[in-house]
Amino acid sequence: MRVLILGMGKTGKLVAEIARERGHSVSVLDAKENAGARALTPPFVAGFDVVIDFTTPEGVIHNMRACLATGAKMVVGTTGWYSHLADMRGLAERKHAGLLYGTNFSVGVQVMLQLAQRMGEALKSAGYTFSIDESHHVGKLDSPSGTAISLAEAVESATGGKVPITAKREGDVMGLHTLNARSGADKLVLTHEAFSRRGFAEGAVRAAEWLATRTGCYDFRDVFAQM
Ligand SMILES: NC(=O)c1ccc[n+]([C@@H]2O[C@H](COP(=O)([O-])OP(=O)(O)OC[C@H]3O[C@@H](n4cnc5c(N)ncnc54)[C@H](O)[C@@H]3O)[C@@H](O)[C@H]2O)c1
Ligand SMILES: O=C(O)C1=N[C@H](C(=O)O)CCC1
Repeated sequence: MRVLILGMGKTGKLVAEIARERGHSVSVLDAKENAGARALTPPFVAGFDVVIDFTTPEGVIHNMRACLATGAKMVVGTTGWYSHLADMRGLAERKHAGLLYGTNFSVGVQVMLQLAQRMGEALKSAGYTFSIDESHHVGKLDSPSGTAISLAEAVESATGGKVPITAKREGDVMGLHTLNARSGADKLVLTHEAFSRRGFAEGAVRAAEWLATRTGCYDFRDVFAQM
């Protein structure tokens, strides 16, 4: 595949490395070549089978508008833009484009989301209260993390109650998420800790391979089992 990667930061660099390892032809753009999505002209975007975005909550909106308007296939790993989801979904559908977004592309977190929903279902009538703690590096722009929001949604879909999230920013933490369920008698804790960004990057490249033959709008958590 011809892959265009937007964002050469901590995660985008690793996505480029893994896409090359998996035999893809890779081009990259960072902020200095693509401010306001200025590089993403229709003829340029048409030269790629799939675009992968790991940029910023603001930059990704310009990038999605430019790419999806051309009918391109786009994997979005960037978080913090979900108030625009309905608009972006509508654009992808009108243009017969492909949009696959995910708050966390690691297999471990995908399984944690399933377990979170199961915890909600199993404990909802037993008097447990739920809470989420997340910690990330100090450079992270969005808070709470996209993963924490997905975890809260998974529990809330089962219990119908709101799940509070506490977010911390410290050092170079690559992603630490804990779901707590507490009753008067005991506590059940589910934790995921990322030791490297490789799990995110591999998931994003596999997502791009999956999307390359499809159109439509997909959340990674609904389709990752097919990859
Ligand atoms: N879904 C996941 O699994 C997952 C995993 C890791 C990170 N993320 C998300 O990915 C995003 C990036 O994270 P990071 O840690 O790599 O950030 P980072 O700050 O290290 O990198 C972001 C890069 O994007 C570049 N950029 C900004 N605007 C751009 C534009 N218009 N075009 C091209 N490049 C542009 C910046 O110059 C920077 O190099 C964040 O939103 C983060 O939450 C998601
Ligand atoms: O480093 C980040 O930024 C991460 N962001 C995602 C999120 O917001 O959940 C996934 C984990 C790493």
